[in-house]
Amino acid sequence: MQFGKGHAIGVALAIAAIALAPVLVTNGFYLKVLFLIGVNYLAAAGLNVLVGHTGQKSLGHAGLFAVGAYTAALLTARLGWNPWLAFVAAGAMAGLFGVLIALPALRVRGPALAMVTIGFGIVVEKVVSEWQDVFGGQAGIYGVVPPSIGGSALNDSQWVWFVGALAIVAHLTIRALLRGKYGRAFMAVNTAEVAAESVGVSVYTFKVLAFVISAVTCGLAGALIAQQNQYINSDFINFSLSIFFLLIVLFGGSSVYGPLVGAVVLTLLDAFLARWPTAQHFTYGALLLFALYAMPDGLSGALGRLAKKLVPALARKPVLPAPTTGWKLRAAERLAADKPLLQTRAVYKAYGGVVPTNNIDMELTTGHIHSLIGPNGAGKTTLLNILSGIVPPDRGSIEFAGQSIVHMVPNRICAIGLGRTFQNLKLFSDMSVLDNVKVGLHRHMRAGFWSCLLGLPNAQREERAARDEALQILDFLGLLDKADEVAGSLPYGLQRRLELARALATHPRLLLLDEPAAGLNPQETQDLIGVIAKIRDLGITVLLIEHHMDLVMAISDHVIVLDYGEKIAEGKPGQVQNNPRVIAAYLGTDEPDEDDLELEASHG
Ligand SMILES: Nc1ncnc2c1ncn2[C@@H]1O[C@H](COP(=O)(O)OP(=O)(O)OP(=O)(O)O)[C@@H](O)[C@H]1O
Repeated sequence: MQFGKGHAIGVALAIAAIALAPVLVTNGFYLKVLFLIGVNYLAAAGLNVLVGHTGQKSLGHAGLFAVGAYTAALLTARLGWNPWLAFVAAGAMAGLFGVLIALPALRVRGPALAMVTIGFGIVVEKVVSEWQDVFGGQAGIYGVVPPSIGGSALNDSQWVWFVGALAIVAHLTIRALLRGKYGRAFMAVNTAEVAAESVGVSVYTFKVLAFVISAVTCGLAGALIAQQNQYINSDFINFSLSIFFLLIVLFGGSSVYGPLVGAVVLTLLDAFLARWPTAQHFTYGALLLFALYAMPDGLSGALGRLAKKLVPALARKPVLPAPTTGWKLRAAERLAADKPLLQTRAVYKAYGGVVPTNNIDMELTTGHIHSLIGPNGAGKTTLLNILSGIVPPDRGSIEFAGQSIVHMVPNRICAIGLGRTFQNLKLFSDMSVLDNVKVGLHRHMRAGFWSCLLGLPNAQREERAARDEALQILDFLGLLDKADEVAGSLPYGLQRRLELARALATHPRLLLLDEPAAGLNPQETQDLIGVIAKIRDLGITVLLIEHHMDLVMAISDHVIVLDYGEKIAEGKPGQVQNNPRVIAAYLGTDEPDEDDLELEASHG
């Protein structure tokens, strides 16, 4: 586990506070409030991974809290399980339900996802209140067994220590997870799902994982409540509890400290307002609106900005080390030149009456720069989307590096060496330039979930190696001095180059570039020619879509021309340029003249 100096001091202070609080505070009510802060923190810390980092808003986590609470209750009160074991089983059972709720959530997003999670919460609430034989309804389950030490059940002070220890463990592990490749992948899924897939991050896996993490911590929170009260009934499980958990996360902010700030403030407020339930609901609603409109990065974000203003040293960015060597592909990833790399046969895609890809046969050769040109709407981007797995073709075959990639998901296609950029930029714009490139390296990082969660040395070593390689790639593309900046704040031309850097980080054998010169000024376009040639010299095959004919003619070894979804010509740039069908397609006439072709094409 990696500790910065400031963080280590913070953790030490938190441990001291948790150790001392039950000694200094003896009043039962205050001890209960401390316990609840810990419980709410635990639930919110996991929910923050789902909501704050992966961008999946859930309004049904009271249901997962209930799964944990009732699992612990039934296992101890009815089946006589050891209470410690039942506590662990409660987390595991909630994790299983997390998978269950994640599956429909993979198909929907935004408000529809909120509806799915609300539905889940309501179903659980109904089950525990109506199925009285098992869950006891409003009468509830008595005799839930609390964990014990040396034969006696935990007392109020020990409960605070126990939940405090769990909170520290949750903080350290979730922080370790979010600071590495898992955290970047969650954020990538949050910002641009298609881009995340195209650089090798499985959106499916990371959404399910985020649901499971949030479910486990919410389930453990439920078990703590049931075991501490030694009782649970259906009144605990209601829609307000789901709102309360979500509010802690949104109000606290998505930083790792957000759930702590949110849990402390809102638990205290909850305890203070307990006497006025109507004021409670009104206050939560008002706070939720306030958090959404006035503090998009929550109270922790606002406090962080204030702290940086007051103590300028906190705002100073760390000095990144220089990359150790120049970047080049690993020898194993270089392919022999002039061999077939990608072949399509009769690839066909129709949208109703529009056929943007009409029986395309195409062959790309290793080490070459191929260009795909054609008038607007000819079907170039659709073909690129088919090759990269974003759009499934209706029929036809595609072989890449000896494997069929038809119906393969984009992250798998990326993993076997097909990288891409997008016509409309799809950067992870809130992340740093360096982190954008590191997301591209995701597939090449081998440390597993538990190594990252526990911050084991292999995960840390790999993280340092990834940083070094990302810096090498940025250096290769002249972006090294921007490594620390937020991607979305770069000038447009540099953002295009960053997307290229991120694609290179996936170690592609074939790189698909969709209009890389769009929006660039003449000097930037000229520089891009040099960059693409440098990429080819690394041994990477390129397929380029471009409207700038100067660029296409200057660097292509082979040009394919599409019109209305059909391949109308291919060959060396000079041959294609003089092909009458190509000239006619660009000008929409039968008697074009070549100067007109240049003009039309470069204005495309
Ligand atoms: N998802 C879709 N649904 C319906 N029609 C689509 C869809 N995607 C593409 N098309 C249609 O397919 C045709 C080809 O579009 P595509 O974007 O592939 O062309 P393009 O050659 O890349 O054009 P441009 O040079 O303007 O980017 C267009 O008529 C477009 O409207």
